[in-house]
Amino acid sequence: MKTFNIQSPDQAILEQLVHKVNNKTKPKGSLGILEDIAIKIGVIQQTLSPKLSKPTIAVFAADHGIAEEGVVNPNPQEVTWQMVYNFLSGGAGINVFTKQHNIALKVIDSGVKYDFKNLLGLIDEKIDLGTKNYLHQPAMTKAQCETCIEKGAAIATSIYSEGSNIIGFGEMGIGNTSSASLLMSKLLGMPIEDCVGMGAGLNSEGVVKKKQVLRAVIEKHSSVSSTEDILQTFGGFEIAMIAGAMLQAAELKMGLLIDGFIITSALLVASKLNPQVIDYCVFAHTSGEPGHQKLLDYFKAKPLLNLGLRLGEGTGAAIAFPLVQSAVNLINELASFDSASVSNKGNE
Ligand SMILES: O=C(O)c1ccc[n+]([C@@H]2O[C@H](COP(=O)([O-])O)[C@@H](O)[C@H]2O)c1
Ligand SMILES: Cc1cc2nc[nH]c2cc1C
Repeated sequence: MKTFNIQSPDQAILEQLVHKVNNKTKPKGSLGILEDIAIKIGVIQQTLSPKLSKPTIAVFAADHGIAEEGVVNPNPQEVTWQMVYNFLSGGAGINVFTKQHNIALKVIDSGVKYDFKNLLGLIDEKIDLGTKNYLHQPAMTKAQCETCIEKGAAIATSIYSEGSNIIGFGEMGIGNTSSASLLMSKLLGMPIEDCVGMGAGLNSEGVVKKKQVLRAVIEKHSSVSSTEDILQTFGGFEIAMIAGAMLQAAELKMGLLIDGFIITSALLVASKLNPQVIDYCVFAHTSGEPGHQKLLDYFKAKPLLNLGLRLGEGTGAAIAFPLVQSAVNLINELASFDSASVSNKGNE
């Protein structure tokens, strides 16, 4: 599998960044998490005056063999391709928020079960017409999994080469909360039942059935143990591509905006392959999907927002982006005691 050379940012600049933020004309710490984000982006970019350029959200779409069971997902598989059309015609949730905040949007077909026939605006990286059903066999072959990582990396490189230094990740795939739950359970050693939730709208009876099916999946593949094999067995094409894109974006020293449950499961995979990726992440929000809080706890993450969102598509990342911009603006534009005619006695 492709390996990545992610460097942990040099922490030598941290002290100066903290001093710069503490010396602003405000009580120390009074801008809360925004201060942490300003410092984090400064460390990532190795500058006291960070800038966000060409913010971009990449939405990866794919289908999942498990959806054919008709048990784990409350919506039919066709919604995946229908939503891809919706993304391209500008009508989906992610379109509303990227438009509002002036964020570029890329839509990638990682493996949707539909022939889009060279649809204008769609980035065609289709691996196959959906994964296999992991109730019966691994979701993908080793070669497919490796190709996903490479294609994801190439997408991140192309976004970077268009001048972006901040990338958000989104996904669309009916059934993909099941993949996310399985990846989380296997990679964190947690019982599958603790990782499963309502997804895109199962009722409580449906959640019980989803847990039973996913328990059977875990038992069928009980001997699978390496991160690569876990991704190949339980992953989705979009999740694997996102993991590759995250690793490449971190290698390129971009800031990574982390969305909800499925995106964080892709980050879990990426971080097991290369833990340094975490140094480049800003967590956008806490999803309403219960497993997300546990994943965030594992990363010791304090996301910017908790709005009960559970849409996916990168919507949480898009909504949080202006706050990241505010963090960057505060470090650049807020007056400091050095320049203002105010005493800084209280801040010493
Ligand atoms: O981002 C989240 O936290 C999130 C939580 C629940 C559902 N989703 C979205 O809903 C779809 C998956 O739900 P499901 O029930 O079909 O597994 C997929 O397209 C995701 O974008 C997204
Ligand atoms: C309509 C719909 C839109 C979505 N966007 C992301 N996941 C989704 C799932 C459904 C069902």
